[in-house]
Amino acid sequence: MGVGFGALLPQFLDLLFDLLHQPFHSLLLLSLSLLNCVNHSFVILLHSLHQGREDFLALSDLSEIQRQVMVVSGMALLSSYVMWPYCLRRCTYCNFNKYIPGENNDLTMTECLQRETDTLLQLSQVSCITSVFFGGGTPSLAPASTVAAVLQTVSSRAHLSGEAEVTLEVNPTPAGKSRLADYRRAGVNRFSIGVQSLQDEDLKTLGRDHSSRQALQTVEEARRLCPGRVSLDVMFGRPGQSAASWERELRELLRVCDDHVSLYQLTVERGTQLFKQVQRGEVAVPAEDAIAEMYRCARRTLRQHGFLQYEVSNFARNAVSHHNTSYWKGRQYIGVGPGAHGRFAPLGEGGVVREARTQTLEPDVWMREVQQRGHGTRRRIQLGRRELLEEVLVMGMRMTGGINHKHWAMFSPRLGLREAFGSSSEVQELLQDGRLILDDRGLRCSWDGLVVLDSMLPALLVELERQIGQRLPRDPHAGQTE
Ligand SMILES: C[S@@+](CC[C@H](N)C(=O)[O-])C[C@H]1O[C@@H](n2cnc3c(N)ncnc32)[C@H](O)[C@@H]1O
Ligand SMILES: C[S@@+](CC[C@H](N)C(=O)[O-])C[C@H]1O[C@@H](n2cnc3c(N)ncnc32)[C@H](O)[C@@H]1O
Ligand code: SF4
Repeated sequence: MGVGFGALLPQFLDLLFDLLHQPFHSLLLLSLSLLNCVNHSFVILLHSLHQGREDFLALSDLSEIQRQVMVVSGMALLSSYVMWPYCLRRCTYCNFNKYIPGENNDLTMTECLQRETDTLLQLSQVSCITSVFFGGGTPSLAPASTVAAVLQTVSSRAHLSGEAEVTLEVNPTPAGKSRLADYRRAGVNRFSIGVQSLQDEDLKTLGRDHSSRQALQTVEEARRLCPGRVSLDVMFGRPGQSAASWERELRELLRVCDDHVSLYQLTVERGTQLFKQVQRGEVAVPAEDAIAEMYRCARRTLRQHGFLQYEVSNFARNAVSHHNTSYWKGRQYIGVGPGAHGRFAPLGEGGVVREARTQTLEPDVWMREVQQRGHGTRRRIQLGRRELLEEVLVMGMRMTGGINHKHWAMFSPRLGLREAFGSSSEVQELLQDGRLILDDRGLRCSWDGLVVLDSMLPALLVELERQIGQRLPRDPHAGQTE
């Protein structure tokens, strides 16, 4: 395991102290865990208690309690992202890692996804998977048997409970729609549908290979198969879009959507066809203030219809995405497949330092590497204390609930939120003008502040770095790359 009892003792005592202030069920779980530890070493138990601590203290329902029993009985939690890197064509705006397939190599790709899942799960020493996300590229081009095979591998290496969220991204073409039932049978229980726009003209400009009618039919079928667990991706700030047409589109969207919507502001990415079109003046995207108005309009409208915004781009009626939330909360995840990224503390070498891992981008090269050495990890960066805290800050502030004190203390036991941010005059200014809130709950953006989060982050990051330098001892793990 590589984690010394001595190193964990202070955290354990700290945790016990916390537990005394928790409701009855936390204490019950602690008792359960101690009974359970006859099968597990005490060190594993402590390590898991530490790793799962935040979840442990935020129990809310029975399935969560079941999950927590896993944690406290020696099983740490982890999410798993699986990348299917192929698309039938390139959308004009997209700079994700995707490839037009040459020959059919579904079988080899499937074997390699299974093999890398196995390797990374083994390395992560984690035994309970809380979510699996099949993303892309276009994972709805993958055979359902691939999805079943990868889930089978996950289950053979770790505990994948019936409660785990298993999402698959779907391009809403007739082919995608026709496979939904097979994916459902393979174990998928949440669909994320790339609707992008409900305007056919815009879908054409964006290079999409489906109509809005096909998108609506796919949404309907997905809702039939996974009621309450269907999410729609829609982009705004599209070429030629006006605030008035966006408002009409939102009303239509609210008529057809399920309980989760992701609204992404279109980014004109370098190297895309859209970027060239905009540069050549063939296409114009709306002005910044028009886009800001579209975002405000969307937030207002969705709120009026019972959607709670829980992150910059995400809105839900009782259906937050567990997988994406685990990214924003700085939890561990493995990234499997070409270009996937992960964050976890691998087995050995001390076992407690989290790494940022990126897999090889190009599918053929990635497959060769997996066949030769079991994984296609191209880059490993040990996240030192500063890098880890920066990630926790940047990701956590995206959530409307922000970062609470307990959550921050899990990563930064010796430098609290108030010490880290309370003394900077720039941060004070943000607090005073109401864009930022630092109170007994923690640090978060106000309703208006969330719109300008990007402009506030530099001040927060500079202050964090300054306080770490001044108040904490030198970090032996600071940013080592391999
Ligand atoms: C990489 S795509 C994969 C999903 C699927 N292939 C699809 O296109 O529907 C994931 C989501 O990212 C969003 N996205 C992709 N490129 C974007 C861009 N340049 N700006 C904003 N959002 C983007 C889209 O909403 C898309 O649904
Ligand atoms: C945040 S996801 C979209 C989630 C979706 N709106 C939902 O609610 O389920 C946007 C894109 O990021 C990509 N992505 C997510 N996790 C990733 C990871 N660990 N490595 C590489 N790409 C990832 C996915 O392929 C996906 O297309
Ligand atoms: S947006 Fe989706 S379908 Fe379009 S190229 Fe990107 S990954 Fe492929």
